[in-house]
Amino acid sequence: MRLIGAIWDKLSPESVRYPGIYSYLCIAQYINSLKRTTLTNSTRLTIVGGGSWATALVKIFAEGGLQITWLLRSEENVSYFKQHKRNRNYLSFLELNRDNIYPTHHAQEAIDASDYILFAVPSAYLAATIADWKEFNFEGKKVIVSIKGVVGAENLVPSTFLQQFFNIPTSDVFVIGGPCHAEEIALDRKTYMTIAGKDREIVQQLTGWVQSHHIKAIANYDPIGVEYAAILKNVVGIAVGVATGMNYGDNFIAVLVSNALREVKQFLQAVDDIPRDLTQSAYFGDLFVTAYSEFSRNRTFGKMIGRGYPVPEAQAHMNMVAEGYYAVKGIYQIATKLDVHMPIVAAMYRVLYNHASPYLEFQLLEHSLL
Ligand SMILES: NC(=O)C1=CN([C@@H]2O[C@H](COP(=O)(O)OP(=O)(O)OC[C@H]3O[C@@H](n4cnc5c(N)ncnc54)[C@H](OP(=O)(O)O)[C@@H]3O)[C@@H](O)[C@H]2O)C=CC1
Ligand SMILES: O=C(CO)COP(=O)(O)O
Repeated sequence: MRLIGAIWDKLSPESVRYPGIYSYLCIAQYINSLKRTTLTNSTRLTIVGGGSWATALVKIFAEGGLQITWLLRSEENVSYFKQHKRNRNYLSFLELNRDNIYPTHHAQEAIDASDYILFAVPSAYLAATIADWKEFNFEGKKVIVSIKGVVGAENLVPSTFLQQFFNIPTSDVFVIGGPCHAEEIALDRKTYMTIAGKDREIVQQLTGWVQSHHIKAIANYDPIGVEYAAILKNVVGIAVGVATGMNYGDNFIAVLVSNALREVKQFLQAVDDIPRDLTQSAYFGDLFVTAYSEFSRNRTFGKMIGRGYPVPEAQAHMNMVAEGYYAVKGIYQIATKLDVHMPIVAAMYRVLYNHASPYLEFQLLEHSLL
């Protein structure tokens, strides 16, 4: 079965010329996927968030066979989903399977429904979303976080913020990372996700839940590194967007990105100096997708800034969140405190928060990039 899995990974349906072999592989791969994980009807997961990423995660975990309770913000969104099997506002072309997805807008009900609670709301709204949840019983629950921003005046990574808020052990918190655009997941495009945590057994279990013909999940035991890398890459995405908006070409952008990789490396060493392979897709892979993809919100936002839009106008034009805008302030403050030299982050901070001219900031960067 392992061999079949390996062959399957190398194939796409279009590439298979022999229908007989293809059908055999389909059946074998199906059996294989059943063997990977023992899911029972009682395997329940609550997903908190109604944006594009939460919608993609609902798809992934529902396809994995879990019973999903989906916490949406309003009764209207719940009724719309019940009627149309779609999220009214995000990825609305995607039809989801109603059989194992239960939508609700009642937070207490959603939290009581599962032992695994996955958060996928923008970092700026996380504290407000859970403000009234102090009394909810999180004892024994596993919290999974897929939020690429920092939270609050203390600039906490979302996993630390939630762990402290619910007073649960660090080993019960897990992070989903990797280069994963929700739009591509909705289109069933091949995607590698990373699930990181300190409890290796649960990490393995979670990765088993999301394997499918188009999703591969990688286990990782460096949740803080994965989380910070995911936050930093949004700032880099904005910088690439700004440069693109100002008509810098591919040659310069390659220099910008390679210098950004150095900044990420130095930052991660300063916050948590453990051995990690940054070439894994959860670290630099995530950075590349945001730096180069047309789907990237952060890059799109940056491009508008480079074209001369004032920050509030660029924000108003985005109908989705660009986390890097909020993250750059927190990352800049942490870097200053830890004395990490991050010229690209500092330039983006000045452009987005101090009205600095992108043109002048990039003139200065041109002198410092290597
Ligand atoms: N999109 C992607 O491909 C990926 C995103 N992520 C991360 O997932 C997180 C969520 O992003 P994403 O789903 O893309 O965001 P979207 O921009 O798609 O959706 C924004 C969400 O925020 C909600 N919202 C808006 N205003 C408020 C408010 N005042 N209070 C509470 N909630 C509000 C919206 O609810 P409503 O519609 O009801 O207003 C909506 O659910 C981010 O941290 C992002 O970095 C991670 C990996 C991939
Ligand atoms: O985190 C993301 C992809 O991994 C989404 O952010 P961008 O849309 O800016 O790329």
